[in-house]
Amino acid sequence: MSTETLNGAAELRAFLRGLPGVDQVGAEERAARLATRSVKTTAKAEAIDLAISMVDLTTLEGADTAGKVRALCAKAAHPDPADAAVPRVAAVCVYSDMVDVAVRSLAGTDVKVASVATAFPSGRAPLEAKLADTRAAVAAGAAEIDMVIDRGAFLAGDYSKVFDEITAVKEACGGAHLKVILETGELVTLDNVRRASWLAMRAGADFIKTSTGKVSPAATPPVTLVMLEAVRDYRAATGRQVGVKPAGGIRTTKDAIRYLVLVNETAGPDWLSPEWFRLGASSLLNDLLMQRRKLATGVYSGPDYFTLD
Ligand SMILES: O=C[C@H](O)COP(=O)(O)O
Repeated sequence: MSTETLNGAAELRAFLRGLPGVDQVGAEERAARLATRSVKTTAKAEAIDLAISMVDLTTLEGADTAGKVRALCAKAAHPDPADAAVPRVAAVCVYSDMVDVAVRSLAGTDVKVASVATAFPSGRAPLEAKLADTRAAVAAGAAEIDMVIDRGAFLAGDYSKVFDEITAVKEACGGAHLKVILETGELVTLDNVRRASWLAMRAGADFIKTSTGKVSPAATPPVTLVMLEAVRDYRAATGRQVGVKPAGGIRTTKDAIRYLVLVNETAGPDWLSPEWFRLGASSLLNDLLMQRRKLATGVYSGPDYFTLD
């Protein structure tokens, strides 16, 4: 994918500051209105399967073990062992030292391995350490890299530092896809979310992602709405399509379906596939499986029926 060449820091700053401001009240009102759309029966069954296929099944804990990652991978490849019709998730997302375990566990499946990198979640490390982290994850077989931006530099207005770091990480990714985490819970305003989205896309992001899951608030519908508008407008301006990944705090089927409605009504149906939209979550999958089974059988199988996420 091609990225734009920039005429320098001044042009970038002028461009980002020249973006139209976000109507915060309007964005919140529109997200709330779309959340009331009801999706029932056949459409709901299709939405649940689509949501399952979009999950980046995540474990990002200091206490992660190889055994936990192997169990997560087994679940990613066969979410409901009793029902082969349940789709696989899109990816598992782990720390870089767990990539080789995940790659071996998922061999022969089409579930991707995504690795967080660049001193996740804080992003506080020298660039060389961030690039080494990225290269190690790619060398171990990660197909996707989830990097964090330097929020300190962004909030200080040093947009070119953030831009240069993303382009360097993109280069270190080689053929791996790059998701750029904006950590919107630290960006203070929706104007900043719009600016960070454009900055990441112009620097070569394949996906823009809301959050690490370690900062509150994590993904929210208004923030995701602003990011969906950004990818829509960026494609209209450049012809290049960029994906979106809300992550953190998404736990219920109702939440997941609300995000799918938001995608359809904001960016449009071209984004309604795992290639262009993901849900980053550690514990959403079980609820999707329970609701799927309830819809199919009319019987609610409690959380004990499925293995823990
Ligand atoms: O990228 C995904 C998040 O780290 C997971 O957050 P969660 O545990 O709130 O689902």
